[in-house]
Amino acid sequence: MNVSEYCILRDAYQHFVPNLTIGAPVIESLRKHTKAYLDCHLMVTNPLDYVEPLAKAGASGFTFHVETTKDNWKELVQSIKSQGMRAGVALKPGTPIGEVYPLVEDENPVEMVLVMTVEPGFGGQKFMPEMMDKVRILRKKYPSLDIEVDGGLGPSTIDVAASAGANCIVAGSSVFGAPEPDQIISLLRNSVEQAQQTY
Ligand SMILES: O=C(CO)[C@@H](O)[C@H](O)COP(=O)(O)O
Repeated sequence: MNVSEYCILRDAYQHFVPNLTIGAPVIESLRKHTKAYLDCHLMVTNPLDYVEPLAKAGASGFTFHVETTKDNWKELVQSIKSQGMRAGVALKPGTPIGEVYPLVEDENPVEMVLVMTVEPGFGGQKFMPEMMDKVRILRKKYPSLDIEVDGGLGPSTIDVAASAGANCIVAGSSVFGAPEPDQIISLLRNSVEQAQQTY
């Protein structure tokens, strides 16, 4: 994925994590004003229920948690793609990386893996550098896979994430808390683009 075309939209519902943020109506409203890639991370226990509403609302990517889909992920991935969205799978810090291999190696694979670098649920948490082992393993195993990181990303943590192999960056506090958000976005983007030349 070309990072310059990439835009993030976080999407959490009140199941898998305790707080509630953005739902399909917000995506529908945004879609009227942008052609940007709207990347939706479903922190829910029942992701299949949200595929159709999010697709209709104009979501571009649909990322579910591997911890919620022990036996129905094939049906879920099929449903996401058939509704015209890209499929991604996320994993919490305590979940072993091997849990996502079957989803990446399937004949109908997910197109992105989201490595959580904080416990999902809240912005403003501290980046967990030990999660970079997961990113390095994924990048080595799957050179062209989109690998996303989420949690505590900003100027002080981007280089370690980018050099480990992350190419999709979720950044909340560092961007929205900055006096000049566009400068932070450029810094994050430049770090990823430079690191991409090394792998
Ligand atoms: O949603 C979560 C965790 O579930 C956050 O990680 C945000 O998506 C990013 O926020 P910052 O960590 O950048 O403040």
